[in-house]
Amino acid sequence: MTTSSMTTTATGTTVGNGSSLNGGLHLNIPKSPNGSALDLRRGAFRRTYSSNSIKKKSIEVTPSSFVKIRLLGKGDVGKVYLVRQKDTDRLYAMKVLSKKEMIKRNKIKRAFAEQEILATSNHPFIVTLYHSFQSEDYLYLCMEYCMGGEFFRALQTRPGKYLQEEDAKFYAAEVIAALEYLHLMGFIYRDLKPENILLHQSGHIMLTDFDLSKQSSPAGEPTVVKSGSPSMPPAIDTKSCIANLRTNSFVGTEEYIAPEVIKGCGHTSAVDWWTLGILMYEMLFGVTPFKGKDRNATFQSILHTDVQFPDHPGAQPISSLCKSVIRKLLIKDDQLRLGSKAGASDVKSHPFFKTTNWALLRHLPPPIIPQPSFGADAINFRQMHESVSLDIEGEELVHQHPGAKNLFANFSSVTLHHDGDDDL
Ligand SMILES: Nc1ncnc2c1ncn2[C@@H]1O[C@H](COP(=O)(O)OP(=O)(O)OP(=O)(O)O)[C@@H](O)[C@H]1O
Repeated sequence: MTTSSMTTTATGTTVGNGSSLNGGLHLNIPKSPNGSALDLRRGAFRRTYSSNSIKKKSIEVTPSSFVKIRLLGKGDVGKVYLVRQKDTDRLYAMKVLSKKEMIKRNKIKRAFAEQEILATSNHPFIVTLYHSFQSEDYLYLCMEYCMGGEFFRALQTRPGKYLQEEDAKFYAAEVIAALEYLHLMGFIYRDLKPENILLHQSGHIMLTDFDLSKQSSPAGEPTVVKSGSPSMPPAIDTKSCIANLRTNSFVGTEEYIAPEVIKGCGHTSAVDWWTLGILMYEMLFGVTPFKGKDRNATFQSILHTDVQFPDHPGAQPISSLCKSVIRKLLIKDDQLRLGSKAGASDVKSHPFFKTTNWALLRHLPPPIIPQPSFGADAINFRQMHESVSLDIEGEELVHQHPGAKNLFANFSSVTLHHDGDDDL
């Protein structure tokens, strides 16, 4: 699909004549703390965020271009490693998917979907893909390394395992911006949960794990809707981009599954607004709202119980606007749910987010700043591990499944150049 001709620099400055994901505002370039305009010559500030700024090139790397540093995480059919590219010394997160496991578990389509979404997305809150390629036995997705790890872990380390309302609002706003972009691109995310939100070194969030996402093809054209309030500019209707996509597959994580998914009567992008409601609740109270003693009890509660807010002594008190937005996101009927009319614009214009500066989200100081670790001192780490470095493929070798070659023939092997990266 074509996105608008808008280009947003990493400073959040909007140039061009399209409508902005940040609300259509054209902004002044923010000043640095000493008052001077931020240095746009530095690559970090020249990076642009529009699909047009990604250039696909034929693949420039192979598995042996990388050295494995450590395991970052494990999924169903693959592992994610922190790796270093030998000739540039840059660190990446490399997802290595076993073809054999994918065939066994019938997950080939999911890997293709994930590659497609990552390769076409270019947004500050969505993990960046740099290379995708394959060997006889594996598919590789080489992504930006999020040094802060899983948001879920960060949440676990907070006193009481929950966040203050203002902090939860900050993360919710970043998630909404990412979902808005995905919906504009014609994707439903379907797997929002704290484990799939990573923290960038800066403390801003990055969505990852797109293997459950679904694309409407072709994506619909976004339309403009009048906002409810005279003080708000017209907004983009992201719902129209996926209006033709209704899917029946039963996916998601138990406590985050929307009622329409349990019922199996087809679901739309409204599932992402439901999961946002669960996520906000979990950020604020450290538990999800419908958890039962077993899966069946959880599903019954999702289908039939209204959301309750803890009122026992010691429970975090939250504002009535916050309760209101969560209640509206957790409306069982997906056609009445907040977000079901005009998508993200509905959610963004709820009074709870009145104080949110959508245009400058990525310049606001995040509530949690990850402590520098491997990512920050890559050179030292590299020297430490040089003697035990292994090519990724060397350690992972298994026999190729018969016929695997054809099944994966269409997996794109590409290197993606993002404007501004050359200077990084
Ligand atoms: N870009 C990244 N930077 C840092 N860590 C990452 C990155 N991507 C993934 N991880 C880590 O690896 C874990 C597994 O990644 P991911 O969920 O994408 O894998 P998966 O195989 O698709 O898992 P699932 O079975 O849940 O679909 C994440 O939860 C996270 O801890």
